[in-house]
Amino acid sequence: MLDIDSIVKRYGDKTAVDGVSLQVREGSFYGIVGPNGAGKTTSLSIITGLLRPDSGAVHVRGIDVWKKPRDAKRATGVLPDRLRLFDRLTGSQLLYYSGVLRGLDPRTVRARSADLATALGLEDAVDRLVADYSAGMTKKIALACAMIHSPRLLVLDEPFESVDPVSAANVIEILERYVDGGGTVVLSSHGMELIERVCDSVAIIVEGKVLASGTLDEVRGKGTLEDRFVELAGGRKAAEGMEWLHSFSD
Ligand SMILES: Nc1ncnc2c1ncn2[C@@H]1O[C@H](COP(=O)(O)OP(=O)(O)OP(=O)(O)O)[C@@H](O)[C@H]1O
Repeated sequence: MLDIDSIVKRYGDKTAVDGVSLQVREGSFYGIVGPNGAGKTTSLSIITGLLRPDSGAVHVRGIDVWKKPRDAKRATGVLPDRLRLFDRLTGSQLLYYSGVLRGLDPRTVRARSADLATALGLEDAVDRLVADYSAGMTKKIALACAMIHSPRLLVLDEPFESVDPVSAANVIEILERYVDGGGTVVLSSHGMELIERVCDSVAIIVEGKVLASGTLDEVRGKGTLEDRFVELAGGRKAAEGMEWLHSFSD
């Protein structure tokens, strides 16, 4: 479904993504984890055709994302990290725009918008401006926009950040049903337990490199995913040298 081959992205002297290769099979629920600044967002932006890599290639269902971006993008739904939405639209206008932009007819868009709003608990919010949404509501409307054209592949950067537990459970259920129906999900998250619960495969990225990838059991071994993550990410730092914090200036 998704074939990422040795992608590299540099920002000046900094190599944000340093030869990342991953294969994601159709029908997989794939989690990408890594410390802050590891290169997850940069990798996901390259996969979805939002950022051009310095080298390497990405294929979605055999289509080269950077040679045939229109065809590849048709198969993909994206929840980007930094949400730049047209937030002077209402939620339903934004859904309508996303749907017709993806070639859906207005009737289908309206029916799907209503389903998505109900599933994500946004029924009372869809007539308000997106600019006035809370962080979690904004995430949910962006997620709805990513799904409205029923793509084969959903690439979601931190989909549960700021989302309340009930809504997160609803989103997980929607995504699990989507995967059961043959869809493929690639998501990044800092929630290790969540990744362990929902994903069948996982990759750990540290400093732009894939340090482990495969099925969840292959990657975590006998311990938890968090144990493996901490081990590969260089362990925890003891909070030494911070005595000033409890010297209380008053
Ligand atoms: N536009 C940019 N210009 C310069 N450096 C950048 C840019 N975007 C990202 N970087 C750098 O590339 C590295 C990887 O960033 P990226 O956002 O991909 O990390 P991440 O794994 O998504 O982190 P987080 O978990 O904190 O969201 C970081 O060192 C970051 O500072």
